[in-house]
Amino acid sequence: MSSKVLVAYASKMGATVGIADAIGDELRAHGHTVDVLDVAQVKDIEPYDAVVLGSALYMRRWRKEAVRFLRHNVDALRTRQVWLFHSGPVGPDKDQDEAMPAAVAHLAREVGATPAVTFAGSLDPATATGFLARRLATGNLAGDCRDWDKIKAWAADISAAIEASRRSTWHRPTRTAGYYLG
Ligand SMILES: Cc1cc2nc3c(=O)[nH]c(=O)nc-3n(C[C@H](O)[C@H](O)[C@H](O)COP(=O)(O)O)c2cc1C
Repeated sequence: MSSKVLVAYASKMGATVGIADAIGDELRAHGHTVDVLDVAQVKDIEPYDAVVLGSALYMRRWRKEAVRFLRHNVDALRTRQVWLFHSGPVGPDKDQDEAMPAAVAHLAREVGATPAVTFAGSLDPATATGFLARRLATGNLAGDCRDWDKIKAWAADISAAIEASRRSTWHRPTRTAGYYLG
């Protein structure tokens, strides 16, 4: 049976959108029904069984719309499986794990999510916006470091976790059955 999964992203220059799309494609390939949405466009998470949320990192922070989404949906997220990722490192440090910003770490604990996984990002001179980004995109940080195999493997793990949780729910005896059995 397929689960309905929301993959929500917060991106400034597009790299995180590509990561979210790849996660969505992999989950669909495993039979899930998936919406991949800009987090700012998400109105309601009630229809979803599980949520994947990712943000680009800027100056070690998440985009504010992603933090706002976590904060506004703490209660609903607590009753769902939630996975977090951030996209950032480029250039020589592309394989380095980034710590979650303190506010995000606090909210992740509130909703019962494991720490965010780090995916390498992309800094493209063609799409860099803002003085600093354009400047950085001319140096050794420029380039697309996104690791599609790592991203797909993570999405496949998410699919396995969703399926495992569904199986354990099916096999749990219901209270009604217990009453009948005395
Ligand atoms: C001004 C600026 C600041 C950045 N700060 C960080 C950072 O603190 N940590 C990090 O891992 N990556 C950082 N990056 C790299 C971006 O996170 C990376 O390019 C990311 O893939 C951008 O995602 P987006 O295209 O979805 O906005 C920074 C990039 C720029 C231009």
